[in-house]
Amino acid sequence: MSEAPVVPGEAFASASEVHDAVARVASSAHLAVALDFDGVLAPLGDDPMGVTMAPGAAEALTALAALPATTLALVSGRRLVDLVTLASPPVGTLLAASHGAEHGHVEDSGVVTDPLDADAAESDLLERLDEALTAIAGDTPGVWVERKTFARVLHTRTAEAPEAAAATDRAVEGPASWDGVHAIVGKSVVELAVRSVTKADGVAWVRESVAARAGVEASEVAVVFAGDDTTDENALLSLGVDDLGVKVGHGETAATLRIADEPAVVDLVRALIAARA
Ligand SMILES: O=P(O)(O)OC[C@H]1O[C@H](O[C@H]2O[C@H](CO)[C@@H](O)[C@H](O)[C@H]2O)[C@H](O)[C@@H](O)[C@@H]1O
Repeated sequence: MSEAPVVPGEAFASASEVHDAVARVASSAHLAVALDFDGVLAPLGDDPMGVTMAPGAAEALTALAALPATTLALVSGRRLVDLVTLASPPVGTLLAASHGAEHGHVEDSGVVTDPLDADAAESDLLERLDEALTAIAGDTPGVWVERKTFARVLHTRTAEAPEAAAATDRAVEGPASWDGVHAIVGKSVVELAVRSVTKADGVAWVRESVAARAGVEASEVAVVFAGDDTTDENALLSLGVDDLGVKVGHGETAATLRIADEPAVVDLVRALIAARA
């Protein structure tokens, strides 16, 4: 299932390249379309709970989720509860939140989650991370700490650039290096997690869930995954030759297709619907 990483140029795919890539993967008998949230479905903003999905995204996701043998999944670094609040995912959606540490799905009756809490050792480590990151935030205007189930996140988006860089360095050189801490530096965030879970785990769970429901082998499920940040590269690296990895925006990537932004993601989903219908 491993695909050699490629580093495409920074040029975005042409319409015909997108069409060909979509046509190839859409011919699979079982398809999972796994999408990151921030920077893919919703443009980035200063307030994480103040963002909204791109125009047309909700309608496109609903139409995709209604297709036969086609499963929509959201694979996000967000807490599951926040992801559900912001995305209002349609019935049938699989949810891999906290990078894949939290699982859920949407039924007619609502969202079903597999409730998970940090254990005692993880809670202790989260408390120490909280103290360390709160101290950094307290010294730096515009820097604040987000509290998630298995992580603490230092947000620097609203700080001046030199202060944001200094706060990031302090977090990386300090608590990020502690035993048991798994650090991810993303877009204006330093995420310090107490569980070693990446979006590759989230995508693997999606593939296995779709296969189990369809009664087929996981290898028979093709996956489209789209992401915009460094945290998405583990998932892109985990894809196989029958899958499709999509990079949204600029930056080094293992994806085989690069598109510009959130409206281009909506167009990609519409193209998948057309090819699958
Ligand atoms: O995996 P994702 O769905 O892309 O989530 C990754 C992180 O998203 C959030 O932070 C990012 O979006 C914020 C709102 O636009 C922005 O202010 C921040 O700078 C971005 O890094 C979220 O707050 C994090 O917990 C997620 O891990």
